[in-house]
Order: sequence, then C-alpha cells, then structure tokens
Amino acid sequence: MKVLTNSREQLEREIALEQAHVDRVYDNLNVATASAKSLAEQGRDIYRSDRIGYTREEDSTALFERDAFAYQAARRLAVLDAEHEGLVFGRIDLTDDEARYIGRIGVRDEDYEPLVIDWRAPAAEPFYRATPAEPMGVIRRRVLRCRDDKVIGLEDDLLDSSTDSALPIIGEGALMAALTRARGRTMRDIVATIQGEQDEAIRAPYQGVTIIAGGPGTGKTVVALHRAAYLLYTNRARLERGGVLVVGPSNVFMNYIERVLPSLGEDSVTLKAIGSVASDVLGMSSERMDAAEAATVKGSLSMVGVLRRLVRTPLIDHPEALRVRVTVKGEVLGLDAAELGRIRDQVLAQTKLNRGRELALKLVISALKDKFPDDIEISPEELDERIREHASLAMFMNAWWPALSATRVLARLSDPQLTARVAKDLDGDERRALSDSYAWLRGSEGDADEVSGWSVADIALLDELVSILGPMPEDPDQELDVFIEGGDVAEVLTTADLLRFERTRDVEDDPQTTYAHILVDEGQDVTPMQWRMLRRRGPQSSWTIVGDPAQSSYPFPDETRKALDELIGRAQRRTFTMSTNYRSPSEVFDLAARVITKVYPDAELPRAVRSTGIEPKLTATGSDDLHAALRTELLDLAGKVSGTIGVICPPSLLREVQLLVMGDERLRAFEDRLIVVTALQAKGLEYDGVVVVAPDRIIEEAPGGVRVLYVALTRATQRLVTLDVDTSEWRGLLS
Ligand SMILES: Nc1ncnc2c1ncn2[C@@H]1O[C@H](COP(=O)(O)OP(=O)(O)OP(=O)(O)O)[C@@H](O)[C@H]1O
Repeated sequence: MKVLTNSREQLEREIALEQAHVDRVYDNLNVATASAKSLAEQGRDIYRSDRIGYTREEDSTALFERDAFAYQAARRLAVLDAEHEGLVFGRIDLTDDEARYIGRIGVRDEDYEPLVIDWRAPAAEPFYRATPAEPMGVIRRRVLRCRDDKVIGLEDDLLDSSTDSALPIIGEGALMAALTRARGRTMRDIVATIQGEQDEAIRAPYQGVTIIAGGPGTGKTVVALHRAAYLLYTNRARLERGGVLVVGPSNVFMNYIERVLPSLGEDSVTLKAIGSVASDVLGMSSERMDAAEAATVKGSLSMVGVLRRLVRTPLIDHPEALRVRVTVKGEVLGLDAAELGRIRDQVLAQTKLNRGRELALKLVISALKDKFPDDIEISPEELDERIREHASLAMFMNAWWPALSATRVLARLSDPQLTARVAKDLDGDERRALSDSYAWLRGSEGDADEVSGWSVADIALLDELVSILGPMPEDPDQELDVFIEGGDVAEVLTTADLLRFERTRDVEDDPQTTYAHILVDEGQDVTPMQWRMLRRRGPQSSWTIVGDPAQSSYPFPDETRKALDELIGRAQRRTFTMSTNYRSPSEVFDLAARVITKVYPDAELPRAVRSTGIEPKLTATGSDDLHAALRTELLDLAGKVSGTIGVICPPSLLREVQLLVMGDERLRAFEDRLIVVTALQAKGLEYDGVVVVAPDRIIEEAPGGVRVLYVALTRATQRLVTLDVDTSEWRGLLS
C-alpha cells in the first residue's frame, strides 16, 4: 500500500533524483545542439528554409537524423521563455518498471534513446488520460515543477494502488497547486496538468471541424491552443506549409494568449484579432467598435444584398451624365441610361466589377455599332476603330466603369438616400444607424482612405466588397492619363472630382492569404459577415471553433449559428463539451449561474473545481460617491489577492473609472496589477480579484444584455465584488 508523504526529507531526496535526470537532458541537448550548429556552420546543406520553419531536405544517415532532430529541438527550445517552467514537466511510472519523462519537446540521448518524450507524442498520452478507474498501465503520475533547469517541486497522483511497487507518492495533486497560483497578465500553458476530457479535444483528428464548447473558465481557449500545438506536431509538413491562423476577439486578448504557443515550443502560428483578419487585402485593421445598433446591422447577412446592390449602382446615375455619345461620319451614336443599365447587369452577371471593364467596353461598342445606319458605307472593323478611338468614349468609361476600391464603395453608405435605395430589407431605424455610422465620411473632411474611421464590423464588409469587386487593376494611373488627355476638359474635371481615381495597392487574383488550419476563439461573437470573411481565409482548411453561446454579445445567436452551419457545410464535425470550471471558485460561479439561467436556460453550466468559502460581495453606491466606493473596494481587494485585479465597467463609465484609478495615489501603488476594462474587452480574460461596476448599465449598454454581464461575473479566479451605481435591478435575477 502507498502512503502519501509530505516529509521534507523524502521530498528533497525525490527532487535530487529528478534533478539528476533533468541535468542529463540539458547536457545532452547542449551537446547535440552544439554539434548540429557546427554541422550547419560547416555549410552542410541539410536544412532547407521553407515558409516558416526548417524541414529536412532528404533522407540522410542516422547521424544526420539525430542532428536534424537536435537542431529542431534547439530551435524550439530557443523560443521557450525563461519565465516559463522548464523543459521537463512530467513523469509516468509504468507497471513494467519503465519510467517515462514528458516534456515540451522531445530529447534523445547519443544512442537515440528518448530522455524526454514530446507531450504530443502517442507515448505521452497515458500521462493525460490515465485515471484511477483506468490506469492505462500507469502506477504513478508525477508533475515536476521546474524553474528553467532546476527542479523546485513535485506533485504525484497514485493511479494504480493494486501493484506492490514501492514508489513514494508526494504532494496533494498538481492541478490544485496550479489553479491556486496567482494570475499574471498573460495566459500560461497547462501542459503539465491537462485533464482527460481536455486531452480528448486536444488530440482529436485534424480533418473537418472540431468544436470546443462549454461554460466560462472550462479551459476552452487554453485547450484550443494546445490543440494547435498538437496539430503542428502531428501534421507538421502540411501545417507549416499551409499555415495556422488563430483568431480572437481583440488585440488585448491576443496579447493575453500570445505566450502560450511559444511556451509549448511553437512559434510558427499567426495570431490575429478579428479586426485584423483582412489586413492581407485591405492593408489595414481596426479595433474601433460601432454603436450597438450599427454593429448588429453590419454583422447581419442582409449586408450581402446591400453590398451587392451598392456595387451595381453606378457611381454617377443622374440621367445627364449617364449617357454615351460618339460621332462617326457625322452620325451621332448614343446609349441611354436604360441601355447602359442592361449592359452593366450583363457584365456583372458574368464577372467582377474590377475585372469587367474590358467586357463592358466591348458591349458598349457593339451596342453603339448597332445604332449606326445600315445605308452608310463603312466596314465593321473601321466602325469599331472609329468608335474606340473616340476620346469621349474613354472619358465615359472612366466615369461609368472606374476601378473601385472597397473603401470607396462602402463610403457611399454615408449618403442616407443611397442607403435607403440599396438597403431595402432593413427597417428605417436600421438604415439610419447604418448610414449614420459613416457620418465621419460626410462633408469635405471625410476621406475613405483615412484608415482610422473604419470599425471592426466594417473590416468584414470591406473584405466582402473586395471579393465582390475583384482586385484593383494593375495600373489605375494608366486610366487616369487617358481621362485627363480626353476632349472636354470642363466635363472631365467635374467627373474626375466626383470619382477620384483609386490608387490603392494592387492585389493578385486571389488576394486573401489562406491557411491550412484556422482556430477561432470566442466563436459565439463572430457575426455572420465575419464568418464569411474567415471562410475566405480557409476554403480548404480544417477548423477548431471555440465558443459558448451563453456569453454571446451578438443579439441574434440563431443567425450566427446558421452562418456557422453554412461554413461547416458537409464537413465532418465533432463537438467536445468541457464540463469543469477551473477558473472561478464555486461561490463566484454560483452567483453568475443564477443570473444567466434566468434569461438563458440552455446555458452550459460547468462544475467549479474549487471552493474558497468566500462569497461574492454585493455593494451599492450613488453616482456621486462612485469614486470613494470604488476606491474602498479596490484597496480592500488589493490587500486580499496577490495577483491581478480587474475593474469591469460599462462603456459609458470606462473613461471616468480609468481617470479615477490613474489619479489616485494609493491606487497607483499597485497599478501594475490593476486593469480597467469594459465587459466586452474582458472576454476570455481573467483576474484574481474582480470589481464589476454598475451591472445594470452593463446590461443596458451591450447588445448581448445579460449575457455580457455573465461574462463580467465569470472573470474572477479568487474574489468577486459587484458595485451597483444608483440602481440594483440586476439583483432581481438572483431571486
Ligand atoms: N487542466 C488545467 N490545468 C490548469 N489550469 C487550467 C486547466 N484547464 C484550464 N485551466 C485554467 O483555467 C482558466 C480558464 O481557462 P480558459 O480561459 O481557457 O477558459 P475558457 O473556457 O476559454 O473561458 P471563457 O469561456 O470564460 O473564455 C485558465 O487560467 C486556464 O489556465
């Protein structure tokens, strides 16, 4: 029988034993790295640089194999941050007396025997999957806590007590030790304490769509990131060549998670906030949020029709300008608005606007030729040539069919009348909200090329437009030359003023960067238009999609679900639902759960793994006393938790609370661990202590209403305080 021991002597003895092995690993790695480097320096061409990493060019000798392996290992080791726990973190002792070490990367000795197994290798699986009910041949699972190359602690689990081995069992479990540690500003990897149900999602097959569901704090994000590292390990050639894209809600979130993959030895993944996804074709990104109503309209699928109609509406459609006239042999040939409209529709039915100019010109010439009287003698070729060389035709084409950039087209929605014409499916309020969101483009100071005005929701619309319009032609300047040299200068200038030729960067035929695997976090907030944007980045890719509809800030989750179903289509789909909350103590989560089940009875409610015995503190103040009340709560919390403190406010109070915190000398003393955010900005993040300011206003100001308050209430890892300002209506949800 095994006895759990916490004797200091025993612990030190075991640490010394493990240290000896860890030393051996580092010694071996250093020798192998040095030899790999010297081989490389001698100019032996065994590595070929590809898109992001290094791949072995061809089969080589066993020595080369080992050196290439060491080189890879060294390269991955180089990206492990010193602040992260060391390279080796686990060990399993098996019933056949084998001891297997698990680490962030694999390392072998001079005889090619494994000293450490990469955590993603099949041989490491029992480390994560073995349970006392199903020990998988594992007697003892040990987690080593290292700081760089020094072992500083151990935690054991006894998985099979039926054998008579004499293995000592130390500590009280690695998971609890990991969960109670104070949180910093960035997410940590969980490679040493991945739980069974999480491991299944991490190691799910590459193909199709893998959905990771579950309530707040169940490890969805961290699991998805480990899955990305796992997929890179098992499908390296395909994924390094094709690329892996990780998309999250904001830059703050991307900064929060950016260390996880490097700490697992992976540095070849592209991380982008949703507002940056289309920077490949637009050359810009955005963090700016629209007001709730405009954001909702812009996210909805009705925008597809709006944008298509917008593209079909010529820039100049007043009857006087919308005509073409040329004179050949004294005959005036012309086409009116209706005839031109038919040609336009015919061209756009066949091709994209920026690709259709040649065809449009051909059809215009052909229609003009049909108008030429039969009784005047001229060969078809000559007639064609005479029409074509007419300066006014070139001028007309430039006005009627200019190359268009996406920004120039979207900017047209700042005109409420035009918006009313192209947005027939929207009601009056929606149309107003849409057009007014572009008010910054009205008047002389508005400039569509000005990147700062576009919002996160606009980025998906602009991407849609790039796909409707097609890439800009190679050399727009050429057209401009023809334009200016043409006949009637006054008319040219007027039209030119109206049209302002685009000089945005040229893009190739399929301008979007595509990826082999796309991982989308906080998928419940991705609007239908954003799903379409993402799908263009992965027409052939496999997907990992993380989300919890109960935390959605988009008001029409059904529409989002439909868009997601469309994206998945007939692809294989598998769903993993995480059931344990590792973040919040049960006292905190119980309160949040009561709130959400009132409005969203289908919410996935995970079981909290920890309890602290400390109930959330519900407080209230009037707006005049907000400063004093908040200050008191923050000072109190700062004394009680050692890690980060998050102040979560409604957008309307953000500035005021930021100023209060920055302006207060006593609060400034711990500014490095104090963060003021809105509930939307807090998505996916966590803090040891949380003060939720004005819950009623959080509900009021967010399109997702109570679901957004639920996000705020589920961010704390230790303590939660709510501070009502003037009203406490939300407390009705607790009864
Ligand atoms: N197996 C584990 N071992 C240690 N820590 C874990 C484990 N699983 C999850 N955690 C921790 O739990 C916290 C919550 O994880 P994560 O942010 O991934 O949850 P989530 O489901 O994405 O939450 P949300 O839906 O609120 O965004 C993190 O601090 C994470 O490191």
